[in-house]
Amino acid sequence: MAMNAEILDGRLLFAIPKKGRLHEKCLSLLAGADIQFRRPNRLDVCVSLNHPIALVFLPASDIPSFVGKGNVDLGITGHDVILESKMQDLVVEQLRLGFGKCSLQVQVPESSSIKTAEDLAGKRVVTSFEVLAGQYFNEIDDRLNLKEEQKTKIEYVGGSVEAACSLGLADGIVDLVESGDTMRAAGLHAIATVLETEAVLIRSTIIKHPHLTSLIDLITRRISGVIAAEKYVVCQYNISRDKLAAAIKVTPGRRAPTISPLEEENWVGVSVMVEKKKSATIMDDLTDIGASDILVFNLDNCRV
Ligand SMILES: Nc1ncnc2c1ncn2[C@@H]1O[C@H](COP(=O)(O)OP(=O)(O)OP(=O)(O)O)[C@@H](O)[C@H]1O
Ligand SMILES: O=P(O)(O)OC[C@H]1O[C@H](OP(=O)(O)OP(=O)(O)O)[C@H](O)[C@@H]1O
Repeated sequence: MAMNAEILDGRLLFAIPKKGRLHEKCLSLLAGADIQFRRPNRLDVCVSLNHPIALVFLPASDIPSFVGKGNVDLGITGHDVILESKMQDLVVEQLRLGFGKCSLQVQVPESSSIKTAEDLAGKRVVTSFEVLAGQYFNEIDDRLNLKEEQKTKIEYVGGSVEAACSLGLADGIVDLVESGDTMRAAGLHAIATVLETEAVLIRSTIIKHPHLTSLIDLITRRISGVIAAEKYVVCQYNISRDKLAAAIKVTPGRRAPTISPLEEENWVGVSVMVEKKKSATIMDDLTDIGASDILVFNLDNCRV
């Protein structure tokens, strides 16, 4: 069924990467924020069932310009993509999302005599990030006083950047690195970092529909709650009062721990938020201090 343009009237348009590394995580954020939708026949525009929102599924690389020009109101994409499309002055980064984390790095063959970005300056660099790589090497070329014909030659490719050196097309590349598996498999190693990036929630600086501002704030708060719920767990334990000060040092909480007296004299129950990635170490430390009945709970959602 085709979508009528009128169905979108008055709705907040929210751009989501239609495929690639950020897609799945964005869908789970929408679910966590209770933005319900049905996407029939892989349509790229669909309306939310429970909010005045329409979701627009776009390539991650197009989202900054759609948001920057005010064609959509809100979007999720990579910080790197915003800079690469030169849209940083036309979008507001509302929230860092904590996924899609990787680095844009200068890489050369492990066997190469090139050891620094300065060594690579003036040679051939292949990348999908021609703007960011261009700015990075321009600055080095200028610093080294390279003449026009000596300057670094940046060439764009759309993908499989890591193959460029072994094909003899480049002396180095600029590409994203997360685990480093792609880089190592291609016999490359990193010699410099251009940028650290992660997924971000962005909104347009062009407010076409002022009535949507409060909805943008609501979505931002909900998504921020989903992210915090993934980052934190609740830790609950019992401890005798004489050991409480030591235990609180280990679990100070975001603001302060909740401490409740137990029926047993001199004992208290403590409830506190801790970072999920630190929870095992914190449980070890609490056991050493003398805490008992240490429980850890996942959070479904939160507002903190
Ligand atoms: N290995 C990775 N780890 C974490 N985040 C990544 C990784 N690769 C890319 N990203 C992030 O996801 C964004 C989109 O990259 P992705 O490769 O999914 O692009 P895409 O638009 O789907 O293009 P295509 O699938 O056509 O290559 C990147 O700009 C970056 O912010
Ligand atoms: O350090 P790693 O964990 O190996 O990740 C890095 C790789 O991930 C991205 O590509 P992706 O796999 O998304 O495919 P693409 O080359 O089609 O963009 C990026 O372009 C690297 O090739």
